[in-house]
Formats: sequence, C-alpha cells, structure tokens
Amino acid sequence: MLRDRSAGSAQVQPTTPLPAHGVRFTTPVVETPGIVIVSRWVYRLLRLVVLTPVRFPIATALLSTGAMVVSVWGWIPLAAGILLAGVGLGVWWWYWPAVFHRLVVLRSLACWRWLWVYRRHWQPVLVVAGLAESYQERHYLPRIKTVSCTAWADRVRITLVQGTTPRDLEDRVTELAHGFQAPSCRVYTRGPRDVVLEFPRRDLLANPLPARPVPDQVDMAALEVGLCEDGTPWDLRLHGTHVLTVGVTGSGKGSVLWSAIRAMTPAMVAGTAQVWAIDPKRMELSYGRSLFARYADTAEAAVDVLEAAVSEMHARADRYAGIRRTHTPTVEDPFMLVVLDEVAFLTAYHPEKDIRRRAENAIATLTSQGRAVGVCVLAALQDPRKEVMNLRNLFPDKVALRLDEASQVDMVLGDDARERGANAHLIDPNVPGVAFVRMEGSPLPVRVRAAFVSDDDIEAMANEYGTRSLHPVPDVEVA
Ligand SMILES: Nc1ncnc2c1ncn2[C@@H]1O[C@H](COP(=O)(O)OP(=O)(O)OP(=O)(O)O)[C@@H](O)[C@H]1O
Repeated sequence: MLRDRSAGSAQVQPTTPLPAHGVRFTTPVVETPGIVIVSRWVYRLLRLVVLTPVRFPIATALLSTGAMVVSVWGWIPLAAGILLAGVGLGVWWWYWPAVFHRLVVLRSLACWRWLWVYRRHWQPVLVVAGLAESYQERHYLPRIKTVSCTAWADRVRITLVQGTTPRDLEDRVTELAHGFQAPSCRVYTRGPRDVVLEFPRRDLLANPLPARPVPDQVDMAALEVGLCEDGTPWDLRLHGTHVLTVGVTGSGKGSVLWSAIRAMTPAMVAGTAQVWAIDPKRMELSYGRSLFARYADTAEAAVDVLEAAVSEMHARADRYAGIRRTHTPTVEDPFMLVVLDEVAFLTAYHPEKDIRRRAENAIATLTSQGRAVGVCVLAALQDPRKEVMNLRNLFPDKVALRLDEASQVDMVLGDDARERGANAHLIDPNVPGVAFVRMEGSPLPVRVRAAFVSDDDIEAMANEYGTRSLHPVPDVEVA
C-alpha cells in the first residue's frame, strides 16, 4: 500500500470528468479607432452650436448683438446700451415688480440653478443615490427637461428612464434632498415618464409661525392651523374624520390642538360648534377653560365626559336614522369636537382597570361611529405603540410631530411613510410644531408647521369668545 504511488492522492476514477468550469462569454475589448472618437467630439460641438440658440434664444441674441455692436461701433455704444437696458429694467422693476419678478428674476434664477446646481451635480447625485440604471454595461439616468423656479422652490421636470417608475424616486427623496442641498424633495407625476421634482430653496418652516388670525367664516373641513412646506396654508379637516396627533414631549402637540380650536371659535360663538375638552395634565387646555362646553381634568370626570359624548352621539343617530345620512352643523345639532390631551393617561397609564376599560370603550365608540353625526375626536399622544394606544387605527387622519424612533413613523403615518420622506424622528427639537401629515388624495407625506398659539393668545380668545358665558351648559352630564 505504502509503495503505491497514488497513495494519499484523491481517489478519482480516471473516467470522472474534472469539475466543469462554465464556459464564460465575455465581450471582446475592441479599441475604438481615433477617427470615431474625433467624429463624436465634432458632432457634439456642432450640436452645441446649433442647439444653444434654440434653448437660450434671449441670451444668445443679447450676446451676439453685443459682439456685433463691439465689432462695428466699439465698446462705448455697448456700455451705453447696457446702461440703458439697466435703467429700463429698473423702471420695469419699480412699476411692475410682480411681473418683473416672475419674468426676469425667477427665469434668470432658473437658468442659474439649472446650470450650477442640477446639471453640474445631476450625474453624481443620482448615481450615488442608486437611481442610475444599468443595461448592457451602460448607465442610464433620468433626463432633465426643464428647471423652473417659484418664489420658494425649484421645479425640475425630468423624463424617466424606460422601465422605471416615479416610485423609485419617491423611495430616494431623502438622498435627493441632501444631494441637492434642499430641505426636502417632493415628486409629482405629470404623465408617463414625465415627473417633476420639487426642491424648496429654503425652509419656510424654520421660524415659528404666530397664531393664525381668527377667521370670519369657519369651514370645519379645512381649518387653517399652520403652514405647509410649499408656503400654502395647512388646512386641517375635522368634520367627518378623527385626528390623532403624536409627538414626544415638547414637540408641539399643544399648538396643533390650540390652532384647531382657535380656527373654529366663530362657530363656537355662533353655537354651531362645541369643544368638549379633556385635560389630564391640567396644563394644556385649562388656560382656555371658558371656551369649552365641557371640561374635565380628572380621570373620573374625563370618562364621564366621554360617555356623555357617546350618549349624545347615539341620540343623534336615533334621530337621523332613516331621515338623513350626513350631519350639517346647526345650533340644535352643533359639531362636537372632543379634544383629548394625553389620551394614553386614560387608555394605558391610569391604575384603575375600570377607568381604562370605560375610556377605551367610549373612545372606540366615538371614533368608529361619530363621523356621520358630527362628532370628531382630536387626540394627542406621546407614544404611538400598540401597548399604549391600540385604537390608533380608528383615527383616519394622523399628525406625526417629532418622534423618538424611526419605527414609530410608519406606526403613525402608515406603511412606507418613512421611505417616502416622512422623517419625523429626525425633526430638529429646536423647531417645535413641525410635523408630517398625509393630505387627502395624496400618498406623499407633507411637512407642515403648526402656528404657535401663545398663552396670551389663549387668554385673549377666552376673554373675547368665552362660550360658557354665551352658551352655558352644565360641566358634565353623566350618561
Ligand atoms: N408651533 C410652535 N411653534 C413654535 N414653538 C412652539 C410651537 N409649539 C410649541 N412650541 C414651543 O414648544 C414648547 C412645548 O410645546 P407643547 O407644550 O405644545 O409641547 P407638547 O408636545 O404638548 O409637550 P407635552 O406633551 O409635554 O405637553 C412650548 O412651550 C413652546 O415654547
């Protein structure tokens, strides 16, 4: 055996085929002839010369006229022409500033932003963000069609690469926003492969917003409570829905509650709306106590108020049954807003099981049946986990202020909210009142900031509109 020359070697049958190496076909490397490279450069140059006047007709006309004036008459007429044009623009700006801003300032800015920001950084940002598509060893990027500017944002209209969707961009809005140094990025779909990326140039929500003026007319489906990141008012719907406001301590939940109450004060004075307030902390709502039709600051009283709201809701449902299907606020049947600060105190933290059970039952009944009869629950909560608040899915609308953890974002705003840019866990603690919401009809979360209703504002409201004196009602009617 030891003399066997093959001892110790692998016992391989002579007929066993060797482990097969798959046959790999690779693209042969062919050296590009110099003439092809030169022709390509010449073609690009010609294309630039032909297309520049078409793409930038005004700039081309001005430059060629200037060059012609210099070559025929010299520099002095050119300087005189520039001075004259400057005076003309100044007069235009003085007399028609809005038109001048739109046609001259914003268009010039758009040209500059196209050249300096988007064209220059487009390829690196999109490649690093993972938005470059590869096919047969070539990279394909969405193509910029136009860049335009509004007073607050850049709108970059692009053509998508075939086979990609706007959703691919929506999943990368954070990377795009940081890549182009914008506070955020929103994606709008105009048509097949036709998409607009909107980058705010500055953060309109960086400074605190003073309390919104009390409106003359109240629309319960669109109460102005703050500002959206695009500069439009943030209108909060209360009639026909329920709203859950979630945020860590100090995130500004009070400003959402108070802005909503402030926006509906004329209706409260007219008697077509009532606020029933539950304030376990006795700090948030107690200041404006005289504005509320009902007020409770202890657990027992809070549960009584909630059960009274349930009774009122059932009474209305009995009266409406078979007669009408929707609620219109009237003095007889006012819109009822049940404001619940720190709802977890009643549903999770209270030591008495009976209180927790009764509170949960009442809130579940109100949120599941109250919409059609004009009852809305506006609740505030610090911790959105199921153990603390297992009723959160009964609130159709949610506001995510600053949150503790990334995982809480999807708990509040629904699956994929964080992927679509709702980084509520990254909101700066120095900007209380900033939140993410999902607006009706759009899956994209929008960044908003609630107006800050100060103690002085609340005191002034209470003095001017205190409804308890106008429409006195007993503190609590137990069901
Ligand atoms: N919309 C806002 N704009 C500017 N500052 C705000 C805004 N909202 C709140 N603040 C500031 O942040 C502080 C904390 O706000 P607030 O009490 O509303 O937070 P909260 O989320 O209700 O906290 P807690 O749960 O502890 O009551 C306020 O005293 C105020 O100074």
